[in-house]
Amino acid sequence: LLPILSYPDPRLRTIAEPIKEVNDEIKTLIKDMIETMYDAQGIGLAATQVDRHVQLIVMDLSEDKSEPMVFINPKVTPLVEEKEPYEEGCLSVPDVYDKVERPKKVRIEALDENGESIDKEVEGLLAVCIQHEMDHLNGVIFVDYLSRLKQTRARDKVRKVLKIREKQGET
Ligand SMILES: O=C(O)C[C@@H](Cc1ccccc1)[C@H](O)SCc1ccccc1
Ligand SMILES: [Zn+2]
Repeated sequence: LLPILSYPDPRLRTIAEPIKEVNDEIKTLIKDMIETMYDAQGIGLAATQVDRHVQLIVMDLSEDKSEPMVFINPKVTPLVEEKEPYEEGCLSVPDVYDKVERPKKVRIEALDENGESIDKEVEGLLAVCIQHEMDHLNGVIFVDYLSRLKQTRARDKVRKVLKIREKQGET
């Protein structure tokens, strides 16, 4: 399992580099990220969150964690002006949930783990999640869209959750 960086860790603000070659190191990272995402009960995970600054996202929206998706060097383009609110969470900002508005329908262009091209138009949770993950690769966290007050509360909340997890770790 890979450790997930917690807000407001400055490393989460790093801009990820494009992946030049899907070599064994990247293939191992993909496997480790998928395992880490499942363990953390996430439906998406960006490499930035595990302190690896390459343009790589893994996602799995299936109920039984059986359909992992891999996006390498992804490009996301809004297809409509219309935005839709969604109650977002983030594995890097534990126990914080709040509404974020994002374009309802987007186009995803990327490579998959075999270097094959992906080019599809998505909406719904898939569109929300890919935009949330793309933000991570650009050093953006969903709390950045919230008020200053909510950002302060988020920082305090994460500090508390991490203390409790430390204690649990000790027992
Ligand atoms: O931290 C991450 O990037 C994983 C995110 C992905 C996500 C954020 C907002 C909306 C959808 C997905 C979540 O922590 S995964 C946990 C989760 C599961 C179902 C619905 C919302 C959030
Ligand atoms: Zn996140």
